[in-house]
Amino acid sequence: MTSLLSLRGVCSGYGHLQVLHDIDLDLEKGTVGALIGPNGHGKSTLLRTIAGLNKTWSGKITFRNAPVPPTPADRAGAGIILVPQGDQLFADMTVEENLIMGGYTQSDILRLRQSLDAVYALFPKLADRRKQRANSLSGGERRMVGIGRGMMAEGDLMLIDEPSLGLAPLIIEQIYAALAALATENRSILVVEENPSRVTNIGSQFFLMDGGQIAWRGDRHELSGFDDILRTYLGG
Ligand SMILES: Nc1ncnc2c1ncn2[C@@H]1O[C@H](COP(=O)(O)OP(=O)(O)OP(=O)(O)O)[C@@H](O)[C@H]1O
Repeated sequence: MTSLLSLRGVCSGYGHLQVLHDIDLDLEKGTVGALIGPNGHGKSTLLRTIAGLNKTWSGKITFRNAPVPPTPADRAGAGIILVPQGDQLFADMTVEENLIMGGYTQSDILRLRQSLDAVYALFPKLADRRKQRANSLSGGERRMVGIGRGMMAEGDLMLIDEPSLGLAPLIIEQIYAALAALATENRSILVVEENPSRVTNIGSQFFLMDGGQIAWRGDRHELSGFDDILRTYLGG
Protein backbone atom coordinates (compact mmCIF):
# COMPACT_ATOMS: atom_id res chain seq x y z
CA MET A 1 0.00 0.00 0.00
CA THR A 2 1.35 3.46 -0.80
CA SER A 3 1.65 6.11 1.87
CA LEU A 4 -0.50 9.20 2.00
CA LEU A 5 2.13 10.93 4.10
CA SER A 6 5.80 10.12 4.13
CA LEU A 7 8.66 11.66 6.13
CA ARG A 8 12.31 10.87 5.55
CA GLY A 9 15.09 12.13 7.79
CA VAL A 10 13.08 15.11 8.99
CA CYS A 11 14.81 17.49 11.41
CA SER A 12 13.25 20.61 12.88
CA GLY A 13 13.06 22.78 15.98
CA TYR A 14 12.82 26.33 17.29
CA GLY A 15 15.57 28.92 16.76
CA HIS A 16 18.78 27.09 17.65
CA LEU A 17 16.99 24.32 19.54
CA GLN A 18 16.77 21.14 17.49
CA VAL A 19 13.76 19.11 18.62
CA LEU A 20 13.22 16.57 15.84
CA HIS A 21 16.04 14.26 14.81
CA ASP A 22 15.85 12.22 11.62
CA ILE A 23 12.18 11.34 11.66
CA ASP A 24 11.03 8.65 9.23
CA LEU A 25 7.30 8.04 9.22
CA ASP A 26 4.70 6.69 6.82
CA LEU A 27 0.96 6.94 7.16
CA GLU A 28 -1.40 5.05 4.89
CA LYS A 29 -4.67 6.33 3.54
CA GLY A 30 -7.73 5.72 5.70
CA THR A 31 -5.76 4.86 8.83
CA VAL A 32 -5.15 6.36 12.26
CA GLY A 33 -1.53 6.80 13.28
CA ALA A 34 -0.82 7.60 16.91
CA LEU A 35 2.16 9.58 18.13
CA ILE A 36 2.58 8.49 21.71
CA GLY A 37 4.98 9.16 24.56
CA PRO A 38 5.72 11.52 27.42
CA ASN A 39 5.46 15.30 27.32
CA GLY A 40 8.17 17.44 25.84
CA HIS A 41 9.61 14.89 23.40
CA GLY A 42 8.56 16.53 20.17
CA LYS A 43 5.10 15.17 19.32
CA SER A 44 3.50 18.60 18.87
CA THR A 45 6.58 19.85 17.05
CA LEU A 46 6.27 16.97 14.62
CA LEU A 47 2.64 17.83 13.84
CA ARG A 48 3.57 21.50 13.45
CA THR A 49 6.41 20.59 11.10
CA ILE A 50 4.13 18.45 8.93
CA ALA A 51 1.62 21.32 8.85
CA GLY A 52 4.40 23.77 7.89
CA LEU A 53 4.26 25.91 11.05
CA ASN A 54 7.81 24.82 11.87
CA LYS A 55 10.31 24.84 9.06
CA THR A 56 11.76 21.50 7.95
CA TRP A 57 15.48 22.00 8.60
CA SER A 58 16.46 18.95 6.60
CA GLY A 59 14.81 15.84 5.25
CA LYS A 60 11.76 15.41 3.09
CA ILE A 61 8.00 15.40 3.59
CA THR A 62 5.82 14.03 0.81
CA PHE A 63 2.04 14.01 0.68
CA ARG A 64 0.20 12.01 -1.97
CA ASN A 65 3.60 11.22 -3.51
CA ALA A 66 4.51 14.87 -4.06
CA PRO A 67 6.68 17.20 -1.96
CA VAL A 68 4.54 19.25 0.43
CA PRO A 69 4.06 22.92 -0.53
CA PRO A 70 6.17 25.38 1.49
CA THR A 71 3.57 27.42 3.39
CA PRO A 72 1.06 26.27 6.04
CA ALA A 73 -1.77 27.79 4.00
CA ASP A 74 -0.80 25.87 0.89
CA ARG A 75 -0.43 22.67 2.90
CA ALA A 76 -3.93 23.20 4.29
CA GLY A 77 -5.13 23.79 0.74
CA ALA A 78 -3.49 20.51 -0.28
CA GLY A 79 -5.45 18.71 2.45
CA ILE A 80 -3.18 18.70 5.52
CA ILE A 81 -5.28 20.06 8.37
CA LEU A 82 -3.93 20.76 11.87
CA VAL A 83 -6.25 20.67 14.87
CA PRO A 84 -3.93 22.30 17.43
CA GLN A 85 -3.61 21.67 21.14
CA GLY A 86 -5.94 23.99 23.06
CA ASP A 87 -8.99 24.71 21.04
CA GLN A 88 -8.19 28.11 19.61
CA LEU A 89 -11.83 28.84 18.90
CA PHE A 90 -13.23 32.30 18.28
CA ALA A 91 -14.68 32.82 21.75
CA ASP A 92 -17.37 35.33 20.80
CA MET A 93 -18.58 33.40 17.79
CA THR A 94 -21.21 30.70 17.87
CA VAL A 95 -20.54 27.02 17.37
CA GLU A 96 -21.78 27.21 13.79
CA GLU A 97 -19.77 30.35 12.98
CA ASN A 98 -16.63 28.66 14.29
CA LEU A 99 -17.34 25.61 12.17
CA ILE A 100 -17.94 27.71 9.07
CA MET A 101 -14.57 29.42 9.62
CA GLY A 102 -12.99 25.99 9.09
CA GLY A 103 -14.57 25.79 5.65
CA TYR A 104 -13.59 29.30 4.62
CA THR A 105 -12.02 28.14 1.33
CA GLN A 106 -15.23 26.39 0.29
CA SER A 107 -17.26 28.65 -2.01
CA ASP A 108 -19.90 26.04 -2.82
CA ILE A 109 -22.66 26.68 -0.26
CA LEU A 110 -24.16 23.23 -0.79
CA ARG A 111 -20.82 21.53 -0.02
CA LEU A 112 -20.43 23.75 3.04
CA ARG A 113 -23.89 22.70 4.23
CA GLN A 114 -23.02 19.03 3.66
CA SER A 115 -19.83 19.41 5.68
CA LEU A 116 -21.75 21.06 8.50
CA ASP A 117 -24.26 18.22 8.44
CA ALA A 118 -21.40 15.70 8.61
CA VAL A 119 -20.00 17.47 11.69
CA TYR A 120 -23.43 17.53 13.35
CA ALA A 121 -23.97 13.85 12.52
CA LEU A 122 -20.68 13.00 14.21
CA PHE A 123 -21.25 15.33 17.15
CA PRO A 124 -25.04 15.65 17.66
CA LYS A 125 -24.40 17.79 20.76
CA LEU A 126 -23.05 20.52 18.53
CA ALA A 127 -26.24 20.59 16.48
CA ASP A 128 -28.17 21.34 19.69
CA ARG A 129 -25.73 24.12 20.51
CA ARG A 130 -25.18 25.57 17.08
CA LYS A 131 -26.25 29.07 18.17
CA GLN A 132 -24.33 29.00 21.43
CA ARG A 133 -21.17 31.09 21.80
CA ALA A 134 -17.91 29.16 22.02
CA ASN A 135 -16.97 30.83 25.32
CA SER A 136 -19.93 29.21 27.06
CA LEU A 137 -19.19 25.63 25.95
CA SER A 138 -17.81 22.85 28.12
CA GLY A 139 -14.25 21.62 27.52
CA GLY A 140 -15.53 18.54 25.68
CA GLU A 141 -17.84 20.58 23.48
CA ARG A 142 -15.01 22.95 22.64
CA ARG A 143 -12.87 20.01 21.60
CA MET A 144 -15.68 18.76 19.39
CA VAL A 145 -15.90 22.16 17.71
CA GLY A 146 -12.12 22.15 17.19
CA ILE A 147 -12.25 18.75 15.50
CA GLY A 148 -15.41 19.70 13.60
CA ARG A 149 -13.74 22.86 12.34
CA GLY A 150 -10.88 20.69 11.07
CA MET A 151 -13.41 18.44 9.30
CA MET A 152 -14.93 21.47 7.57
CA ALA A 153 -11.66 22.01 5.72
CA GLU A 154 -12.26 18.64 4.02
CA GLY A 155 -8.62 17.57 4.22
CA ASP A 156 -7.32 14.08 3.49
CA LEU A 157 -5.12 14.20 6.55
CA MET A 158 -6.04 15.54 9.98
CA LEU A 159 -3.23 16.17 12.45
CA ILE A 160 -4.88 16.24 15.86
CA ASP A 161 -2.87 17.33 18.87
CA GLU A 162 -3.87 15.65 22.12
CA PRO A 163 -7.66 15.68 21.81
CA SER A 164 -8.07 14.14 25.26
CA LEU A 165 -6.22 16.90 27.12
CA GLY A 166 -8.08 17.92 30.27
CA LEU A 167 -11.26 15.98 29.51
CA ALA A 168 -13.25 13.53 31.62
CA PRO A 169 -12.93 9.82 30.70
CA LEU A 170 -16.46 9.56 29.27
CA ILE A 171 -15.91 12.55 27.00
CA ILE A 172 -12.54 11.19 25.91
CA GLU A 173 -14.30 7.98 24.86
CA GLN A 174 -16.79 9.97 22.78
CA ILE A 175 -14.04 11.99 21.13
CA TYR A 176 -12.04 8.89 20.22
CA ALA A 177 -15.13 7.09 18.93
CA ALA A 178 -15.66 10.08 16.65
CA LEU A 179 -12.06 9.94 15.43
CA ALA A 180 -12.42 6.23 14.67
CA ALA A 181 -15.53 7.00 12.62
CA LEU A 182 -13.71 9.76 10.78
CA ALA A 183 -10.85 7.53 9.74
CA THR A 184 -13.15 5.00 8.13
CA GLU A 185 -14.38 7.75 5.84
CA ASN A 186 -11.17 7.51 3.87
CA ARG A 187 -9.58 10.25 5.83
CA SER A 188 -6.29 9.62 7.59
CA ILE A 189 -5.53 10.88 11.04
CA LEU A 190 -2.28 11.39 12.88
CA VAL A 191 -3.12 11.95 16.51
CA VAL A 192 -0.91 12.89 19.45
CA GLU A 193 -1.79 11.07 22.64
CA GLU A 194 0.34 10.92 25.74
CA ASN A 195 -1.58 7.94 27.10
CA PRO A 196 -1.39 5.13 24.51
CA SER A 197 -4.13 3.03 26.13
CA ARG A 198 -6.64 5.57 24.82
CA VAL A 199 -5.70 4.92 21.21
CA THR A 200 -5.03 1.20 21.15
CA ASN A 201 -8.52 0.54 19.79
CA ILE A 202 -8.46 3.07 17.00
CA GLY A 203 -4.81 3.33 15.98
CA SER A 204 -3.40 1.08 13.31
CA GLN A 205 0.14 2.40 13.50
CA PHE A 206 1.94 3.60 16.61
CA PHE A 207 5.00 5.82 16.88
CA LEU A 208 6.62 6.31 20.26
CA MET A 209 8.55 9.57 20.47
CA ASP A 210 11.49 9.92 22.79
CA GLY A 211 14.01 12.76 22.69
CA GLY A 212 12.75 13.96 19.32
CA GLN A 213 13.22 10.56 17.70
CA ILE A 214 10.91 7.69 16.98
CA ALA A 215 12.07 5.21 19.58
CA TRP A 216 9.60 2.47 18.69
CA ARG A 217 7.03 1.89 16.01
CA GLY A 218 4.60 -0.89 15.46
CA ASP A 219 1.21 -1.89 14.14
CA ARG A 220 -1.68 -3.52 15.94
CA HIS A 221 -0.17 -6.97 15.60
CA GLU A 222 2.85 -5.82 17.53
CA LEU A 223 0.81 -4.52 20.43
CA SER A 224 1.58 -7.59 22.51
CA GLY A 225 4.86 -5.88 23.44
CA PHE A 226 3.03 -2.72 24.31
CA ASP A 227 3.00 -3.24 28.06
CA ASP A 228 6.78 -3.37 28.24
CA ILE A 229 7.04 -0.26 26.15
CA LEU A 230 4.59 1.59 28.37
CA ARG A 231 6.49 0.60 31.47
CA THR A 232 9.79 1.72 29.97
CA TYR A 233 8.67 5.08 28.72
CA LEU A 234 5.70 6.09 30.77
CA GLY A 235 6.12 4.14 33.98
CA GLY A 236 2.59 2.78 33.35
N1 LIG B 1 7.62 27.68 20.73
C1 LIG B 1 8.67 27.04 21.23
N2 LIG B 1 9.87 27.64 21.35
C2 LIG B 1 10.95 26.98 21.85
N3 LIG B 1 10.92 25.70 22.25
C3 LIG B 1 9.74 25.04 22.16
C4 LIG B 1 8.56 25.65 21.65
N4 LIG B 1 7.55 24.76 21.68
C5 LIG B 1 8.08 23.63 22.18
N5 LIG B 1 9.38 23.79 22.47
C6 LIG B 1 10.30 22.79 23.05
O1 LIG B 1 10.35 21.69 22.16
C7 LIG B 1 10.45 20.46 22.89
C8 LIG B 1 9.36 19.52 22.40
O2 LIG B 1 8.07 20.07 22.71
P1 LIG B 1 6.72 19.49 22.11
O3 LIG B 1 5.63 20.41 22.52
O4 LIG B 1 6.90 19.20 20.67
O5 LIG B 1 6.62 18.10 22.89
P2 LIG B 1 5.37 17.14 23.09
O6 LIG B 1 5.93 15.77 23.09
O7 LIG B 1 4.33 17.46 22.10
O8 LIG B 1 4.87 17.51 24.52
P3 LIG B 1 3.49 18.25 24.95
O9 LIG B 1 2.46 17.20 24.86
O10 LIG B 1 3.78 18.71 26.32
O11 LIG B 1 3.28 19.39 23.97
C9 LIG B 1 10.34 20.83 24.35
O12 LIG B 1 11.65 20.85 24.87
C10 LIG B 1 9.74 22.22 24.34
O13 LIG B 1 10.19 22.97 25.44
